[in-house]
Amino acid sequence: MNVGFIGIGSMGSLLIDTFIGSGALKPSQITASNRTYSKAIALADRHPGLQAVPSNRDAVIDQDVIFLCIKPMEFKAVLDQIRDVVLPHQLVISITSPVLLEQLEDALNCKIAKVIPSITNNMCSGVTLCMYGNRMTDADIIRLNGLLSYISEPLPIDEQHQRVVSDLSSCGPAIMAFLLQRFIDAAVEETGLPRDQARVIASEMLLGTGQLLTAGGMTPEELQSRVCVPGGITAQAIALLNNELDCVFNRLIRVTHAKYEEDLERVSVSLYGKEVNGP
Ligand SMILES: NC(=O)C1=CN([C@@H]2O[C@H](COP(=O)(O)OP(=O)(O)OC[C@H]3O[C@@H](n4cnc5c(N)ncnc54)[C@H](OP(=O)(O)O)[C@@H]3O)[C@@H](O)[C@H]2O)C=CC1
Ligand SMILES: O=C(O)[C@@H]1CCC=N1
Repeated sequence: MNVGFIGIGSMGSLLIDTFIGSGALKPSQITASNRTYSKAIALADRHPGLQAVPSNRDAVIDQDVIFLCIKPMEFKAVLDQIRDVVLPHQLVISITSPVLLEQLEDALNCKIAKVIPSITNNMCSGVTLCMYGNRMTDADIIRLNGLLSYISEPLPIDEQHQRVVSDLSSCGPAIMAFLLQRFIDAAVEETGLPRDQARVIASEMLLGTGQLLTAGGMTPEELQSRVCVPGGITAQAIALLNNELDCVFNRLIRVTHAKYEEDLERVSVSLYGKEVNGP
């Protein structure tokens, strides 16, 4: 399988590093282009055998699968550039939620999928959220899932739910890291505990908690009840959080969805000159 990447920023380069590191792909199977070409050259230096190409069209030609790792407002320009070199047997994969499967199928005469990754995939952990376009066959889906399985648990989802599941899977690591950072800051400020020590302890705690909630088979409710000794200390902390957080996560989901709706509208206007309905 030959795989092209258009865009090697945070997520494009993470996917390439992890596909290579996990043994899913050899560098010689990968061709990459990027707006700032020098970054593609630097990536090729890091992975001898990987081919850096100066144009997005060159990242499409002769590839079986092409990942578009660019931001929503960059799609119009890239789709216009690659439209006439894409062939029907090729699979183009977007990693961006506000560009719809239907819009991609409209723009390109090939197979289309959307795969929303997560920074956790860098550790060959977490899920990749998969949406398959109408032109994909069962064999295409099996092949794509096979590739993604090296770095994640591929999870088919309905495009209608892509925002909220992306919040959990892809925004979630930043949200959890933010909460952990605030927990660490408070421990340091309130007690003078050395920051490095607090960071190691808190990070190991988060890893173990994740393992209990996955391999350990515990639900979040069960985990809390095992830790909150009746009449004990943790219960005091949970009661405080319960009062103070109130509807904060509901508000968080409303905020991400409002931004998503705004992006959908901007993408639609950039592609068609007008807004069309979401999934
Ligand atoms: N970061 C994350 O955790 C996740 C991100 N995503 C999605 O992935 C997408 C990309 O995010 P991320 O990697 O973080 O963003 P970055 O800004 O880090 O990367 C975007 C890359 O696209 C390149 N680019 C822009 N325009 C073009 C063009 N016309 N041709 C070729 N390359 C171009 C940029 O090049 P240049 O070097 O010139 O800037 C840059 O390297 C976003 O839509 C995001 O929503 C999805 C899941 C998780
Ligand atoms: O912040 C963003 O827009 C992207 C979407 C998912 C994770 N990062």
